[in-house]
Amino acid sequence: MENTMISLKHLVKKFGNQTVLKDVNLDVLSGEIVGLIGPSGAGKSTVIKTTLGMEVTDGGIATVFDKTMPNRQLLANIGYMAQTDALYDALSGKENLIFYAKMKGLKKSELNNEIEHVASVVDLKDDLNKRVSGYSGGMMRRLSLAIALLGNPKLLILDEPTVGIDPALRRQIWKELSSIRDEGRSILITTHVMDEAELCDRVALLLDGKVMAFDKPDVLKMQYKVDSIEDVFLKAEGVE
Ligand SMILES: Nc1ncnc2c1ncn2[C@@H]1O[C@H](COP(=O)(O)OP(=O)(O)OP(=O)(O)O)[C@@H](O)[C@H]1O
Repeated sequence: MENTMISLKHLVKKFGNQTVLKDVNLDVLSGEIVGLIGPSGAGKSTVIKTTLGMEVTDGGIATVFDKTMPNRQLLANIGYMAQTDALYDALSGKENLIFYAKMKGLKKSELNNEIEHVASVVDLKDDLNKRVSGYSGGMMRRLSLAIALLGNPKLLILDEPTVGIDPALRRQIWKELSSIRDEGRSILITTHVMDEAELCDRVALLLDGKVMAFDKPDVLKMQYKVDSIEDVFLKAEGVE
C-alpha cells in the first residue's frame, strides 16, 4: 500500500521581504525517489529545511509520517544530508560514523557491520582511519552521505548528495538509492545533475516559489514535448 511519507501543502516561506516559497505542494510516497530540481536559489534547500522543521514556515503545512513538523522524535527515522557537512574535523571518518550511529541509537552489536556497509557504499573504507581534516571536499560529502544512510532510515532527505563525486561512484550510490527504494523506503533528493533526475520515480520542478510540474520523468518529457529532463528544465525556465 502506498503511504505518504512527506506531504507539503501550500507551503510559504519568507526571508525578510523575499518570499522564497509562495505555494509549494509536494508529496513523497513510500517506496519512491522524488527528485527536486530547479535553478540555483529557487528554494530547494528551503523546501527541505521547512520539511524538517529547521525553518519555520510562514504558511501551509509540512507533515512527515503524518505528523506535523517540527517533531524531534521523528528525526531519528530520517536520514538527512545537508548541503554543508556537519562533521568533526579532529575525528577520523570512523569516529564520526560511530558518533552519529550512537546518536541514532544503533545497537553496539550492529555498529561494525553497519559502518562497514555505509562506508563501502561511498567507497571510504580505506580512508576511515584518517582524520576528516585531511579529507577532500568530495570525501567529506561521501562521509556525510554515509552518515545519512546509517541505521536504514525509512526516509532519506538528501540535499545535493553527489556534488564533487566522480561518475563511477555516483553510479554506485544511485544503485544503493534504488535498492533502498525497492525496500519500500523513500528518498527526497535535490540535484543539479539532470541525468540523476532521470533516475527518480517522480521529479518536481521548483520555479518562482511553486512546484510548476511534478510527475514521472517520461510524463514530464511528453508534456513538454522534449527528450530529456534537462530540456524540460530549460523549457519551463523559458530558455529556448
Ligand atoms: N537563512 C536565510 N536567510 C535569508 N535568505 C535565505 C536564507 N536561506 C535561504 N535564503 C534565500 O532563499 C533563496 C533560496 O535559497 P535556497 O538555498 O533554498 O535555494 P536552492 O534552490 O537550494 O539553491 P542552490 O541550488 O543554489 O543550492 C535564496 O535567494 C537565498 O538567498
